[in-house]
Amino acid sequence: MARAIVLVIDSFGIGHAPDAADFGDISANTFANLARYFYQHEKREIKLTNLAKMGLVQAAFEAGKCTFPVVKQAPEQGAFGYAAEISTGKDTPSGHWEMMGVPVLFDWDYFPKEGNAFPTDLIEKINQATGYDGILGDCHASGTDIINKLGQAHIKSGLPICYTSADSVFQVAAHEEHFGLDNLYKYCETVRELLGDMNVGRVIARPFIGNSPEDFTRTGNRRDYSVLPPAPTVLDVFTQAGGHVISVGKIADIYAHQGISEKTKATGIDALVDATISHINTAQDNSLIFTNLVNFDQDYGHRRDPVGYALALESFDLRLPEIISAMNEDDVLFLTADHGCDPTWHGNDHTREYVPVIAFHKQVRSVNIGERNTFADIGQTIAELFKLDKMPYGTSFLSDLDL
Ligand SMILES: O=P(O)(O)O[C@H]1O[C@H](CO)[C@@H](O)[C@H]1O
Ligand SMILES: [Mn+2]
Ligand SMILES: [Mn+2]
Repeated sequence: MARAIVLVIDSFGIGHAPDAADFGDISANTFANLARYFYQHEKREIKLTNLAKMGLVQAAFEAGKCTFPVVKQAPEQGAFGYAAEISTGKDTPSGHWEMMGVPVLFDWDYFPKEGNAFPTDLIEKINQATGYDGILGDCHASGTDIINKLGQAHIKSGLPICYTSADSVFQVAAHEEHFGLDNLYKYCETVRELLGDMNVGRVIARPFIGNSPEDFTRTGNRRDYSVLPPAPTVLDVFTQAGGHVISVGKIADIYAHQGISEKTKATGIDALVDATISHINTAQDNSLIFTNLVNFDQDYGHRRDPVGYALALESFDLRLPEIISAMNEDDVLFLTADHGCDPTWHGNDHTREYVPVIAFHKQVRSVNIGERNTFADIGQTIAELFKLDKMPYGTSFLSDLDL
């Protein structure tokens, strides 16, 4: 029985989605715009030979209805296409849950952009339960900007920095040593409970270290407290049928630990790829190895760093042959993303985009699977691959894979 490997290049959008106007994201295109910026500033085309051989560049040209500077390489092997999202939001849980068969069709609760972000009565309850006198922040912010701005006041006052974004999130930044990591996790767990009926997707612990804005650094000890997906995902169906799901990186957190058999955390793209390869080397048959490469989003997309994003893509591309050579003959590799985060876009939030849908195994030919109406096509394909019951959303493209 085959194994599947799913790699999520977090935030790697490839062209504005059909409903991008509803999000103010017309013309956002993470891949095309970072490639153009890279060409202008670095005076060379971005080189993604292995991804291009799988059809990723061709899929991006079609999704974005444009070409852009990238070293030419025709598709050689792999199914390639692009998918739109039917979930209401362009956040990480929505994108991930939808790709595993459960789109988010309800509206999340979001915190306002003007004035204080968090309701006074909520903060009072949090203060009472945690024993702190108040919070710092209480606004929309970039996570790195706000620790630079308030990090020293936080160290002095001992009060946590609470902030949000265009996503449905309550984020808490605190110093790993002064505030303490366990204390931060406990604080976030309390906030999660006190949010009660509010439909807030995630409470996120954002620990950092350092002494001044010059050296404040966020650590790999981020932790996400997600609400449960609204219905069983293909991960739940698969594990209940005896399958083994291995989470690499923040996958387990994103699915609120539902349908996960085993988890490995790692910090940085190379370490996440290393952990993925080591699981490919050892995972039993009937396993799904599921990796989220958060750094593309967290370190480059939100930080609006197109050159950093491009260089990280190039170095990830160079690791694909290692991943492929670790795969067995009947293993299937899926490459996709959960939303866009165009590093050339205004602000610092995600962008509503098509995501790439690539499926590869050692005998597959090059096949264009075109535009997909929902990320759930991936989950439906996985359901069919593992002979599970059909999921309520998505169309399988397994028959295009010559398996
Ligand atoms: O600016 P940072 O803290 O990285 O926050 C980003 O990370 C959050 C969760 O992915 C998003 O909602 C976005 O605001
Ligand atoms: Mn994401
Ligand atoms: Mn993000």
